[in-house]
Amino acid sequence: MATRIRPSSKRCAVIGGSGFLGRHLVEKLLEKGYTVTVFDIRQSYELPGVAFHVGDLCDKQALLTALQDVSLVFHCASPAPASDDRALFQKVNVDGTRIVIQACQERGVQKLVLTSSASVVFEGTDIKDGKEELPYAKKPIDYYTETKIQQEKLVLEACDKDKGFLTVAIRPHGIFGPQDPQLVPILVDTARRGKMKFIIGDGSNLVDFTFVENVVHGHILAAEHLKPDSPLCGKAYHITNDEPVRFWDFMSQVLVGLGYDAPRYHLPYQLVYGIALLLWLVALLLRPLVRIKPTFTPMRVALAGTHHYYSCARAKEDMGYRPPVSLKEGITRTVESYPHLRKGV
Ligand SMILES: NC(=O)C1=CN([C@@H]2O[C@H](COP(=O)(O)OP(=O)(O)OC[C@H]3O[C@@H](n4cnc5c(N)ncnc54)[C@H](O)[C@@H]3O)[C@@H](O)[C@H]2O)C=CC1
Ligand SMILES: CC(C)=CCC[C@@H](C)[C@H]1CC[C@H]2C3=C(CC[C@]12C)[C@@]1(C)CCC(=O)C[C@@H]1CC3
Repeated sequence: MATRIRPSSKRCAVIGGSGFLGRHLVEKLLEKGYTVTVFDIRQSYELPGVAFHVGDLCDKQALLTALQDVSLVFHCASPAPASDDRALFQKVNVDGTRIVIQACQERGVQKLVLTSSASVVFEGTDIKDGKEELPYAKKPIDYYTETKIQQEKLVLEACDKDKGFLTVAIRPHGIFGPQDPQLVPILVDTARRGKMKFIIGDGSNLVDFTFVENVVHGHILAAEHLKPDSPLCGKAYHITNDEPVRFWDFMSQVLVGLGYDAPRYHLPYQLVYGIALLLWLVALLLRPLVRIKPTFTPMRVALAGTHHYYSCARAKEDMGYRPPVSLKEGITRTVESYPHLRKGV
């Protein structure tokens, strides 16, 4: 009788593996002896031993080809939040994730680890030491977050021990580190345009910024602890640096590290939020004629002026998570990785 040979548990695929988090994840997986396939709409680098499949995750056939003999899938693909394209978020994060789940099931993949986001519970008001039990945001702060909620629900609901298909979601927050195309570049661009002089609110709001290697560590731990009898099945986990920091202290440390001045003057939060809302409405009304991308969106102002930090106690308890890299070390390594963004260069 022919027996079906299960693919090795060290054969994995990273969907979105050409991105910032994806690439760090691929490098660590290789270091740990995994065989890695990358599936992405673009190929942003080459690495010996990594098979690249360039394709759209909405294309089931392309996914089925890439997932042949794969037993573990990391899904960390998403359009960038800044794209603000509702139809694209719906197509990739929701419809596309349904296709990822189907393709995994058809290919006999045993484990699916989704990169979700801690923002799925954030509504623009303070969250202090937020636990995973917090309800999903009823009024998500943007379309990106709205579709990340639907995506997470789809993946967690697909967990089926009887069918041997296990799923888990990792919720990182404020990922930073070398090669990040968003956080440091946005910050430096804002500073170079002379707009980083102001602190929104009193500057005491605490947030999580999480070093990318810690986020990677959380993903791999989750994959390795995801077993039919483990508590991880169908659950979401916050992965943070476990060191909440004042949003404006973090910004200042990165800016000063790169030779720019730290912001000094305070502006009332409600005033800035109101202006950002007005600008957003104007941009929306003018969209048929001209596409304006304001720096100060309501979402960014909310992120910059409120508390939003999360407890990672559940990840500590269920998978022995501890952040390997401290915030101080993470900031130093990040600043050193951007010599071209230093002031005057
Ligand atoms: N960067 C952050 O601070 C946070 C990120 N996340 C999540 O982490 C994940 C990774 O984020 P980053 O690495 O920062 O983003 P990124 O933009 O650097 O990487 C995303 C990758 O997905 C790929 N992709 C997009 N659409 C695709 C499609 N239709 N088919 C195949 N590939 C596609 C992109 O080409 C890109 O390489 C995302 O799911 C994001 O929602 C969650 C919380 C915080
Ligand atoms: C903790 C967390 C979820 C961070 C997310 C990363 C980005 C949303 C931030 C990275 C750079 C930030 C930034 C601002 C808002 C939030 C970010 C885009 C401002 C636009 C806030 C208002 C300012 O004064 C300028 C800031 C530039 C950097």
